[in-house]
Amino acid sequence: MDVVLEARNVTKQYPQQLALDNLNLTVHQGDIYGLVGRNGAGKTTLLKTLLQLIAPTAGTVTLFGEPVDQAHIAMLRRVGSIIETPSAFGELTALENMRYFCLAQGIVTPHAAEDSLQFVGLTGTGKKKVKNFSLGMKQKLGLALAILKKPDLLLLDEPINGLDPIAIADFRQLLLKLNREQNTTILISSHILDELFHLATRFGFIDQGRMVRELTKDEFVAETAQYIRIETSDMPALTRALTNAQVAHFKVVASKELHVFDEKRSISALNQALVSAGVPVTGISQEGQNLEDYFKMLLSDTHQEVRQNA
Ligand SMILES: Nc1ncnc2c1ncn2[C@@H]1O[C@H](COP(=O)(O)OP(=O)(O)OP(=O)(O)O)[C@@H](O)[C@H]1O
Repeated sequence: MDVVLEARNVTKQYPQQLALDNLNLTVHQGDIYGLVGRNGAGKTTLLKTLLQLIAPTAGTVTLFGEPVDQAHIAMLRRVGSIIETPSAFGELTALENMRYFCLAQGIVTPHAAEDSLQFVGLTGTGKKKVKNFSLGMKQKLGLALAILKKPDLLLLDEPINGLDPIAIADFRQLLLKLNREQNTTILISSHILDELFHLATRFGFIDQGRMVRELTKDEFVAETAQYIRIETSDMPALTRALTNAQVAHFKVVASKELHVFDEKRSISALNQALVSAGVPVTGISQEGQNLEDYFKMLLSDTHQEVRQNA
């Protein structure tokens, strides 16, 4: 799969603060890449660096296979972004803003302003000035502005921060539509993993300016999967009973240990079914991690590593 965006050993040293520390990141064509990190982890600094809004102290950024430097700044035309708050003018309406930015960016495609507004569902706002928009509407307008140029890559810094659950779901649907219908590759940051989980196809976890872990959604699901762990002295009887009970997904992991991956089974119902079938169950427990626990586990691992290296 083509690599659209790559950061290699990117470091950003502010006078008092190491904001990015030898950070690596790879975004492939078609990804929705979820960049997850706590407040102050370095997400905004990274996105600004990727967009050449600030210069890294060291390291390289490659966009569409070419190094991003002054000579290749034209490549940034293929990138749309929302960094911090969207840049719309409060005294103008949504359409006036869109037309202004079309002029400013030299976009002459007929109906580009109207089409982008329609895409995000903001056509009915008429004479309402942007300063009177809800946060959800402002974020949608920010997205409409970011996609005006029909970018191949979209970088979004915490765009769902502060939105209510319905506005978050709405925004998520828009991003999925962009990704599926227009094949836009998206990098989106958040400090709330739950918000990105249903959207992203790939994840990067950042902490203290370092990339702690990059993994695909499938790898992530496998690592955090919930399962029921069963111990028995009679494995053939256990597998027979599970098959009879139409439990489709289970895995024998040791001679006396088996894992059941089936979200619909409660541990007590399963235990009762096994006991009724005469299976000698010597232990049964719910295992696996929720998303935030997984995130905390990654962070505590890095903190330990940092302490060991100190
Ligand atoms: N211009 C700057 N000068 C000095 N330090 C800075 C500057 N910008 C960011 N920092 C510091 O760099 C670190 C990373 O900040 P950054 O804003 O990138 O984090 P973040 O993950 O986006 O956080 P948040 O979720 O709170 O927006 C922080 O410690 C911050 O204080």
